[in-house]
Amino acid sequence: MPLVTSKDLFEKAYKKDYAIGAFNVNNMEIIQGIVDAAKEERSPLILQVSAGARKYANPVYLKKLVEAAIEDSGLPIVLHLDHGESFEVCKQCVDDGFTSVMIDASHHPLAENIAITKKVVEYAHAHGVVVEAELGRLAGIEDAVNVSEKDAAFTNPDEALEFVEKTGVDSLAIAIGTSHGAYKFSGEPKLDFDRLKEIDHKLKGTPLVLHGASTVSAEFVDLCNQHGGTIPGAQGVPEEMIRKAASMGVCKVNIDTDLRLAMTAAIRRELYENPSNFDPRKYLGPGREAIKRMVQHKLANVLGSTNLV
Ligand SMILES: O=C(CO)COP(=O)(O)O
Ligand SMILES: O=C[C@H](O)COP(=O)(O)O
Ligand SMILES: [Zn+2]
Ligand SMILES: [Zn+2]
Repeated sequence: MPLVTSKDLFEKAYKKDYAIGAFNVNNMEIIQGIVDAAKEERSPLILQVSAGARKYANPVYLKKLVEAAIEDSGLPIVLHLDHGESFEVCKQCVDDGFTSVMIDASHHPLAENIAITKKVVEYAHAHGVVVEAELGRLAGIEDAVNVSEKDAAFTNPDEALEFVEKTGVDSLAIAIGTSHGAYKFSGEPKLDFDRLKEIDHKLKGTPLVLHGASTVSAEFVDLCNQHGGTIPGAQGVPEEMIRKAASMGVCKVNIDTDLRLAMTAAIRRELYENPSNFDPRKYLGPGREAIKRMVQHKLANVLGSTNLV
């Protein structure tokens, strides 16, 4: 089984109201933990690489590791560029054999976002690669104090339709109240589902993408804090909200923070409880195992993308 694009995966996910998990990968243990979980659940996967990941682990290594994961698992796996910041970075990844790229020009004015995205779509499609783009601003949205501020940051449904029609993009990342990292809400978690419904209605079948969709489960935060960590007041998107989004046109759910927390919690506990150990396998192994358990739960009980392969 070679690397696949997300086209067919999203089509089925859209119709059946489940979502494909898109997990950020940075090293071998993270990839193995995710893929072992997907193997048991028979789930297709999107493994995504950020600019930070490319810098940390030479992308040549990451691509080979993902190819090894496909060989080992036989699963359909998409290799995706997360938050590509320019046409050049997206082009590089297309040329490197990625099957999906994200162009994130969401910080530019609409016309410019459209122009940059269109250029990426033209190049990628000519090479059989699919494109995700972003409309709306994610970071710091929870700090918006008034309605007009929120309205300016969240994805506008009419602009979304114009954007998709003019760019020919394959999927669209939207801003409805999520944000990256472990501190998503200072009070009650809240997403703008009315807006999601309107966007989905206008776009009539374009797969939507939810960034900043980690749950930040108390189990991992507490484990970190009990073993020397300081992550006070971390809060994520409740699982039932992700389930709801998956039933409303969201076909791709991005998860990085939950991987970081699961792995760090297990490693912290291991090192804390075994201070004389200096064999990395003895803490990276439990880190990998914690990722596997977390991802398995996510695929089976939150995203619903199991028994598909
Ligand atoms: O959106 C993400 C990667 O693009 C990750 O989101 P989290 O920080 O919620 O895991
Ligand atoms: O979108 C953000 C992802 O969590 C990737 O994070 P990173 O840029 O630190 O690799
Ligand atoms: Zn963005
Ligand atoms: Zn993101």
